[in-house]
Amino acid sequence: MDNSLIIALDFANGSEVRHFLKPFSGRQLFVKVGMELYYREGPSIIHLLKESGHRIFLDLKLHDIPNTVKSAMKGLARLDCDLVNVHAAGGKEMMQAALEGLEAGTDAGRKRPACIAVTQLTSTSEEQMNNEQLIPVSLKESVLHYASLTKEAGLDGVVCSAWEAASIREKLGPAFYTVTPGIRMKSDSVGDQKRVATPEFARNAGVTSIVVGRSITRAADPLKSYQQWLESWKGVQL
Ligand SMILES: O=c1ccn([C@@H]2O[C@H](COP(=O)(O)O)[C@@H](O)[C@H]2O)c(=O)[nH]1
Repeated sequence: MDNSLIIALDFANGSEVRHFLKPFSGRQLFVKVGMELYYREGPSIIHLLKESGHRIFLDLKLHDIPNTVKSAMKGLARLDCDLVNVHAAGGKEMMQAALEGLEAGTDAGRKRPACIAVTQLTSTSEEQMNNEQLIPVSLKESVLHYASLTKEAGLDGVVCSAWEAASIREKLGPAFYTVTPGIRMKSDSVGDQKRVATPEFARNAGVTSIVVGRSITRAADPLKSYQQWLESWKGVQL
């Protein structure tokens, strides 16, 4: 998990994924499968990626009543992904239920997938959070509150922006994962993200892993772009 660069495979279907992955043949990547791809392809896309030896973050952001989340996680555990997630806004009881489901669905002797919780989406600004969610505190306070709740529930870490990662690390310790999307090179377009940061900033903030989607998947040469991203993230010439 530590220092991973996770590629968000936000593609419409499996054949687009296969086309994207062709130049990466022989490399074992850490990839993220989100709603767009999973809702289209279902478990078969996970099997395909696992056959090639890739590590998988299944980013379905579960958010429902505890009983439903528990049962859903029991089913997802059977896919044997490395990382899954929920929304912290679902509450402590729901997060504990997610873990119970994962443990119940993991075969004896195997490690359950790590489970993290989304604090505030990286596409959310403080203004939006105050006015639309009616949360009357700073965005950082809200993220830190959700992160503490997530740790109390026994989960392994959070999804947050790189801007909150150092405070979370300071408060909850370095073993608690901070997985950060919204990462952009200075020249990249920001798109719908609000709380963006460069890979260098994320590294200096002590982030556990970064998630990069469009900057790599929509690049003219995705393999070259991935290598440049790896160098910026690791801070060394590879
Ligand atoms: O707070 C969040 C949680 C998840 N994401 C996901 O990460 C990627 C980011 O893609 P980019 O193209 O690099 O913006 C995407 O799959 C989101 O669903 C997030 O951005 N923020």
